[in-house]
Parts: sequence; structure tokens; C-alpha cells
Amino acid sequence: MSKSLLIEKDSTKRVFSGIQPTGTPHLGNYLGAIESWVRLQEEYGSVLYSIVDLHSITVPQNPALLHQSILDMTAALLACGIDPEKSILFQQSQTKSAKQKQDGTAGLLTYPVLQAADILLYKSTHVPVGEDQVQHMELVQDLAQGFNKKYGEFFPVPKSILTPMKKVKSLRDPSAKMSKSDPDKLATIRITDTPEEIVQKFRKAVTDFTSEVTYDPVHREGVSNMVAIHAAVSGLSVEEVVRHSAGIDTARYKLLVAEAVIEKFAPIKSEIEKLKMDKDHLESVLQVGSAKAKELAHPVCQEVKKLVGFL
Ligand SMILES: Nc1ncnc2c1ncn2[C@@H]1O[C@H](COP(=O)(O)OC(=O)[C@@H](N)Cc2c[nH]c3ccccc23)[C@@H](O)[C@H]1O
Repeated sequence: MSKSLLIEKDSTKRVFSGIQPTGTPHLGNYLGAIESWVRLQEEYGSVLYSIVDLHSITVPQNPALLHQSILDMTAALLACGIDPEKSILFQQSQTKSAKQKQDGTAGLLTYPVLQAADILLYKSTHVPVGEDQVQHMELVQDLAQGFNKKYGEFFPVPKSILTPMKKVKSLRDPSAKMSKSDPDKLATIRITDTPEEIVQKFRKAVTDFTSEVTYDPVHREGVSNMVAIHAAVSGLSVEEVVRHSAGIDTARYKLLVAEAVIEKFAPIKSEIEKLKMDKDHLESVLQVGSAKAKELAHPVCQEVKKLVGFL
């Protein structure tokens, strides 16, 4: 990137977002969040992305597997285009644990409050997330406003950034979101799925009894979800996708969407495989990121303590 572009980035704004390390990222994570994280690295001067391991221990985790999942998620995010030269990629527990020991607030571990702490700790202004996080964001906004009312304007009230793919639907139940924890394995496309798995999942995707391809998210949720996915992965508009699909029935159309997804994920998948072989590199990316994140958090923590009267 040229110097002049860097200078144009707004230094009063800060992007922050997070992802749980457990499970491979899926098409919903990618289109609802990660793809926009990659873009925002070019637009904002200060960008942080956190692998939120503390959020994942709300359910029991095997320590060795959790550690491996953190490294796998690091590889996946790097392969998707998160660039440690442009953003701070770090592990949440490496920046929060010291604070927890000092303050001992049990509340910090309750899920949405921990999420608020993630965001406010860096005085973040913009949070790119999928629709399912909007409710948590409302709490963060309330907490920031509440703090400011009591102690004076201190925290920016962070805004959510949503993409047109803010809610990618399950392939098996298009009224529900695509989710990592869906017990129906056919519901969710993972970035690392094989081409055969992707074809099988689209083939089995729930649609309706109309064979034409149209975009009507209210009355034809299943087909519209596929059209939206197709548009997002191919870079075409929804209208263009529908126009190109004239005369194709949904059974054949499913295979076209599967192909477009396979093509989109192929380079990411091979990059993940390469990155996973270099564990030292992944660990060092996280170490450097955590040190940088700590540096940003420290003055904010000190100021908060002063404002509250702890110092
Ligand atoms: N089907 C879907 N369609 C569109 N977007 C989706 C879909 N499924 C998931 N997402 C988005 O992916 C991101 C990571 O999901 P997580 O469940 O790990 O995301 C979570 O569990 C958060 N609580 C992690 C978190 C912790 N602290 C934070 C601070 C800021 C932002 C996020 C966080 C999210 O943006 C999520 O909205």
C-alpha cells in the first residue's frame, strides 16, 4: 500500500472483532465477518482481531485440543487474508488474564460482559459482526453510555458493521442461521470441506417445489440463501446471478453454487494446509499480536482505574 493511502486512514477510528477458536470457520463466519475484516484492514488505521478463547470455555474444552484449535484458527484467518502487518491478530486470554487476576470481577467471565470488555478495552469504534451479535452490541453500547454518563465522555460508543451476508442460513433449515454447532452435519459448509463434501451438502440443501431460480428471501428462503451465497462468492450481484440462471432448475443450480464455493475456498484451503505446517510461525504471530494489543489496552485500563477511583 502506498504511503499516501496510509495517511488517509482515519486515526480516530478503531476496528475490533472476535471469533471463537473452536471448530473450523464456516461459510457464515466467512461471508458475515472474516471477508469484511480483510477489507477493513485497508480502510482503517487501527484494526484488531481477537481469537476469543475465553468465550469458548463456557462449555468444557480439552486443553490440548483447545490449544490446537487456537493455532488452527490462526492459520485459517491468515489464509483468508488477515495480514499481521495491517492488523493486530491476537489471543484474548493473553491480554485479559492479568486484568482478571487484579480485579477479580466474576462478571467479566459472563459472556456478553466479557464481549463488552473486549471491545471497550481498546476504545474500539467499529465492530464488524454478523447479525447474531447485534444484541450483544446493544449491551456494549449501553455499557459505554452508562460509563460515560457517570464518569464523563470516555468510551466511543461502538457501531456494528454488518455485511449484506449478515445472516447466512443453514442449508438444512433456511429459517435458521448457519452455525458451527449444528448437529446436522449437512447444514454447514466449512472452509476446509473437500469439494465432494461441498457438492453433497448443496445437493441435499433444502429448497422448495418450484424449480425456477428466483430471489425472494421471504417466500423462498432456501433458494434465496443459495442465490445470495452464489452472488457473494462470485462477486456478482444478486440480479446478475438470477439472470445467468434463467432456464436452470434448482437441482442443477445447486451444483453451480457448489462449484462457485469450491472455487472460492480452494486457494484458502491450500494456504491453511501450508500454514498449519509452521506451528512456530503461528505462535509467533499470536505472541507479537498479543504484545501489541496489551500495549494499546494498558493506558485505557489505567485511565479507567483513575476515573473509577481505584488509582
Ligand atoms: N450464519 C452466519 N451468518 C453471518 N455471520 C455469521 C454467521 N455465523 C456466525 N457469524 C459471524 O461470525 C463471527 C464469528 O462468530 P462467533 O460465533 O465465533 O462469534 C462469537 O461467538 C462472538 N461472541 C465473538 C466475540 C467475542 N468478543 C467479541 C467482540 C467483538 C465481536 C465479536 C466478539 C461473528 O461476527 C458472527 O456474527
